[in-house]
Amino acid sequence: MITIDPALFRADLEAKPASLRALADRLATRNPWEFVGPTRRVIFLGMGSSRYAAQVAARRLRAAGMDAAAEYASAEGRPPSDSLVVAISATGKSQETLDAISDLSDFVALTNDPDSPLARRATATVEMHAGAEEGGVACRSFQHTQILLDALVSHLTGSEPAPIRRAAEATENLLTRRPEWLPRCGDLLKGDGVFPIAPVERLSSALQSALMFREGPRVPADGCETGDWSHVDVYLTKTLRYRALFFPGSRYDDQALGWLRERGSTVVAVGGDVPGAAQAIRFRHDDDSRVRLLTETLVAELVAADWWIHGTA
Ligand SMILES: O=P(O)(O)OC[C@H]1O[C@](O)(CO)[C@@H](O)[C@@H]1O
Repeated sequence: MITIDPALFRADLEAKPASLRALADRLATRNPWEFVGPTRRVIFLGMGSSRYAAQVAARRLRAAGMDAAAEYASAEGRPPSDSLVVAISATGKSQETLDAISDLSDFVALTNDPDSPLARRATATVEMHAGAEEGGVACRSFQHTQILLDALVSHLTGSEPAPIRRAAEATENLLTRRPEWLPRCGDLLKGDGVFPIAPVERLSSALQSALMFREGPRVPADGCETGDWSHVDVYLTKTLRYRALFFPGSRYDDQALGWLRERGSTVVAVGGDVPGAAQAIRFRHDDDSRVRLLTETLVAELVAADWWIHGTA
């Protein structure tokens, strides 16, 4: 049984910059994926935030011409036999992920616990090196999963590695400047639910942000892709005190913002200024979308920690 604790969760968040720098040092000297040879197809398996991170990585592999998918570990069926299967689980204990690999003879585990049941059954293990998350919420491990999957994408496609040190600086900048932005952001997001919105290339930011509000303070929240928003979430703006946590960068930003303005919804923008936002939370290096991807969920995580500790009243 995992215990979750809001003060320890906040301490886990405060440890992000040091944890990122230690990971950057490690990856500078060793490629954790060097054992992976050329492959035609990559299948990621996972649940929750592990799958959110995988979705983005699979998309990047497809954009580079590879066959890749991020599958719910709970899905029926098994990956085609000529696939590199990467089962992702921070704890290495999610039942659905263990079930998904139960009859696979060959798979790689990406996990924060090298002694976990998942790692014990794997052909090879890549460690997240996120340290113990004492608060019981996957936060640093989510960030490290993104980075390690980026390292796999670089290994397979030759793409630029993740800007880890810049993400550490951006994270530190948001943490130290909390008094400037956090109280106002917390006030603005109080309504009938928090709805993070992000471009498909950074969809994990919306989904993980929403998860933080559900898992911590147990506030209704759901993440949405910016273009899709006008087809699925716009409807809620009529009936709810809708609070949008907006991650700019989609070519459909204006379309969504137009509706939000018309319906009088409250918008908090992260990492960029957008027209009509009640607040724009900027951070160091936020002109780089890959730094944003690795950093921007911290806004939701810190608000969620604050509400969880102090309540939302
Ligand atoms: O990566 P894991 O350990 O399999 O966890 C999957 C999901 O389960 C949770 O721990 C909650 O049950 C989430 O925080 C996480 O996203």
